[in-house]
Amino acid sequence: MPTLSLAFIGGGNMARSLIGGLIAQGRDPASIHVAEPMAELREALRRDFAVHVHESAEAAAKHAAIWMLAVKPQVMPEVCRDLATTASTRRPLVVSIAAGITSAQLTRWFGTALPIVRAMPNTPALLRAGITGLYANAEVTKEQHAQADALLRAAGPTIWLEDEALMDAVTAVSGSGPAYLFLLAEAMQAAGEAEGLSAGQASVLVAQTLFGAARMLDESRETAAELRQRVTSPKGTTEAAINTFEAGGFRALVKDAIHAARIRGAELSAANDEEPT
Ligand SMILES: NC(=O)C1=CN([C@@H]2O[C@H](COP(=O)(O)OP(=O)(O)OC[C@H]3O[C@@H](n4cnc5c(N)ncnc54)[C@H](OP(=O)(O)O)[C@@H]3O)[C@@H](O)[C@H]2O)C=CC1
Ligand SMILES: O=C(O)[C@@H]1CCC=N1
Repeated sequence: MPTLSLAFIGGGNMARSLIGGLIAQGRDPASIHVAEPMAELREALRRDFAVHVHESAEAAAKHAAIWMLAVKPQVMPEVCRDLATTASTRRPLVVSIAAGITSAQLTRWFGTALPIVRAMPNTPALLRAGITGLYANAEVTKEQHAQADALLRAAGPTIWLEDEALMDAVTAVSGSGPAYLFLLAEAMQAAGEAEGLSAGQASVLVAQTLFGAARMLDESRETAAELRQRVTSPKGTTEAAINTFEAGGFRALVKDAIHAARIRGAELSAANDEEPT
C-alpha cells in the first residue's frame, strides 16, 4: 500500500500520541502535515517528530489525501465548515477521532457526502500500545477501509464496529479508559505513602504492578476474575482489600462512571446540533 499524505487537523494530546505511534512504526515524517494554532505545540511537534506544521487547517489539508480530525468536539462544526470547499474538490478520506461527533454530523458540516471513518484511539498509541474502535460510513471504499485500518494499527490493535451508536461505548471504555487506570495509580500511590512508603518507592511499586497485571490480562488465557483469584489467598491480605472494595460498591461505581462517559459522548453530539447551521 503506498504511503498517502496525512493531515492532522489539531495537534494536541491525542494527535501527538498518534503521530508518535506512526513515527515509531517507521512512517516518513515528511508525509505528515499538522495544523495547530498554538505556536508552542506546533514547534514541539516539529522538533520532536520532524513533521510539517501549519498554523491553519486549510494549509495542512491541501497537502493530504487523508484528513485526521483531532480537534475538540466543540470546534468540529467550525473546522468542517472552514474546510468544506477544499473537501468538495479534494474528496479526502476523513478520519475523525472526536468523541460523540457522528458521521452524519460531519457530512452535514462539510456539506457533501465524503468517505468518513470514526476512530476512537487512546493515548497509549504513543507507545504503540493503544487500541482503536472504528466505524466506516457507506462512502468508504474497501481500499479506504484498509487505509484507515493501517493508519490506526500503528497505534495498536483495531476493532471495527457495524453499529455507529456503539462508538460512545468504546469511548467510555477504552478512549477514556487510560485515565481510570491513572486515577487508580494516583490513589494507590497516596495510600502506599500513607502506609509509610516513600514517594519513589510507592511510584515504582504501583507502575510495575499495573504494568505486570495488564500484561497478564493480555497474555494469559485466564479471565480477569481467574487471575484475581490467583492473587487472593483465603483469609489473606488481598481478600481483606477486595472485601473492602466490594463493600464500598466498587463495581457499581465503575459501571456508573462508564455509563456517565457514554452519556457525555451523546451530549457532546447533541450540543453541537443545537448550534446554528
Ligand atoms: N485525549 C484523549 O485521550 C483522546 C481524545 N480524543 C478526541 O481527540 C480530540 C482531541 O482531543 P485532545 O487531543 O485531548 O484535545 P487537545 O485540546 O489537546 O487538542 C486539540 C487541539 O486542536 C487545536 N485546534 C483548535 N481549533 C483548531 C483548528 N481550527 N485547526 C487546527 N487545530 C485546532 C487546539 O488548539 P487550542 O488549544 O489553541 O484551541 C488543540 O491544540 C477530541 O475530539 C477528543 O474527543 C479521542 C480519543 C482519546
Ligand atoms: O475526555 C474526552 O472527552 C476524550 C475522549 C476520550 C478520551 N478523551
